[in-house]
Amino acid sequence: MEILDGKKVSNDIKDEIAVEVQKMKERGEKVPHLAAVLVGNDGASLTYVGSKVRACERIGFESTLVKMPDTTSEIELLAKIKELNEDDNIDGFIVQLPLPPQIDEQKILLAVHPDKDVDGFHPMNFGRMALEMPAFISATPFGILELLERYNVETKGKHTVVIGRSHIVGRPISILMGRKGSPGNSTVTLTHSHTQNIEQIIAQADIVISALGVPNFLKAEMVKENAVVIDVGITRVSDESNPKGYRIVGDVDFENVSKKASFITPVPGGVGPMTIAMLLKNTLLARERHQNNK
Ligand SMILES: Nc1nc2c(c(=O)[nH]1)N[C@@H](CN(C=O)c1ccc(C(=O)N[C@@H](CCC(=O)O)C(=O)O)cc1)CN2
Repeated sequence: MEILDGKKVSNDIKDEIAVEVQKMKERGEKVPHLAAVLVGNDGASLTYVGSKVRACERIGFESTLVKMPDTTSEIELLAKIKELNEDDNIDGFIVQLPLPPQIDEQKILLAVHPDKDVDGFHPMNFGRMALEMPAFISATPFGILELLERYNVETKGKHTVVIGRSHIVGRPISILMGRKGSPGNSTVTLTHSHTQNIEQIIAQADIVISALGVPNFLKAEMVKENAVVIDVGITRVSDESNPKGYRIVGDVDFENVSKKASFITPVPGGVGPMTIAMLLKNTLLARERHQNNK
């Protein structure tokens, strides 16, 4: 069994991007600038945007963190998005999810200009991705592809079973794994809460991608011998013995599933850190596109 080490690979990617940024500086070009909008005080979201801003500092990107109160109205957030769309200094921006209940997420994602949509959530980018056209691919699925590629995991002709159909992970990764090229060319089954005989389907999978958010859902007896197991779950469970007061638990019973798997991602340290690295990669791409369109 080999661990797909997202922490290590994400650090490698950040180092590679830092080299590109250095070259941009030497050519006298403007460095990439990422903005992140955080509405409210959700603890996990604060951690993630904090990591995004620190990662920008580390690799030499400029960054702007826009914090808005949890009472922010949809109109106020749309006005901020308009401002960021029109700000030539900003190459790409994200609106951290989830949003407070008074804000319609779909309206917000539609308002982000597709050229600045480094999260790849706008239907224009999602559609282009599905049609195998150049697009911003959302960071978590993009990170899964990158991990599979860097560890030379064969996906061609394999049966991939995706568990969970969220717009951020399950649905896009199910499309990406079935696209032409490598990683891809696999036969995909997208399962969800209404899927019948889900255990029989998972048992047939060469590659299982679990994006359910249910701790320890995937047990050893459910997976085929030598399956590739990708765990996208990141649930916080309270833990008094941990200084943070919680620990992160994945969808996969790692201790037992790892004994059967050929490759497996750990949690923490698997897909999560890749999300940040691929967001930075998308921001670099956005900068390069803006530079070339001048
Ligand atoms: N606008 C967006 N919102 C959200 C996204 C996103 O891609 N764009 N994804 C998730 C949250 N997320 C990034 O925003 C994210 C999740 C997890 C990690 C990560 O590194 N996890 C670590 C554990 C970190 C911890 O201690 O909590 C790991 O798995 O090792 C990074 C980013 C939802 N919202």
